[in-house]
Amino acid sequence: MLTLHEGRGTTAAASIRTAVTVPIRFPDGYATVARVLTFEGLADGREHLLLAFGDAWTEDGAVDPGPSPLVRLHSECLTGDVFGSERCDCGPQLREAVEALEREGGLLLYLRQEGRGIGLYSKLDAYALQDAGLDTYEANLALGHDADERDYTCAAQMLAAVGVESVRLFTNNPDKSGQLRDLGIGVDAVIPTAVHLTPANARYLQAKRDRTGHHLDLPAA
Ligand SMILES: Nc1nc2c(ncn2[C@@H]2O[C@H](COP(=O)(O)OP(=O)(O)OP(=O)(O)O)[C@@H](O)[C@H]2O)c(=O)[nH]1
Ligand SMILES: [Zn+2]
Repeated sequence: MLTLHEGRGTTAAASIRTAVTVPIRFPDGYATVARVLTFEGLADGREHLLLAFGDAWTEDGAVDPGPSPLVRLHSECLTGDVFGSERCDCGPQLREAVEALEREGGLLLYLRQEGRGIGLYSKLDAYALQDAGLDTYEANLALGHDADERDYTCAAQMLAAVGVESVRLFTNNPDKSGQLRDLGIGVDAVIPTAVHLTPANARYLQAKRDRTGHHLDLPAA
């Protein structure tokens, strides 16, 4: 069993609380089915979810993703994931990730870290500051938050709970792979998501590329 590194968070193991099968259909008609797990003992006590797709789970419902599965750590974004907001790229990334995970057999960790960990209301306060000219990170700081308050200790606990010790990570965000490695989860490959550019999220994506080193191949401004 993986021993989580000291430092960022708990070394305590989390355990699976429930596992249920959920058929899924996106607004564009893409349909699939997921095995959805909840946990006991997560470091922050929040209701994070693990969804297994494709051959990452078996007929009898066991989640058995095999060595180095494709994994997406997706931070909750109500505006993007649910309402299709074009101010960010979360909604299309979620849709893209589910299709890739279904194809390859992999795990989506849906992390209750709305607003890069600052919460929904504060994210919308940050949007208002961005409308006044601040970038997505400056706005967090102006509100008295860190630029990014996310800690992925719970993600490492969830992966360990299903026996995963190393992953291929579907992300453009170098902090995600860095934190997982610090927590003792191997990252064998980083697979970038597509660039989901809209007129409303161009500044946001540029800020992620320029300030936090996101792997985003954007057209010249
Ligand atoms: N505070 C704040 N949070 C934002 C803003 N735009 C998006 N978010 C949040 O940022 C997070 C985006 O998470 P992810 O989809 O994992 O994006 P990411 O951290 O860029 O990493 P990858 O998508 O894996 O490349 C969600 O929690 C969103 O709610 C913003 O302008 N301000
Ligand atoms: Zn978003």
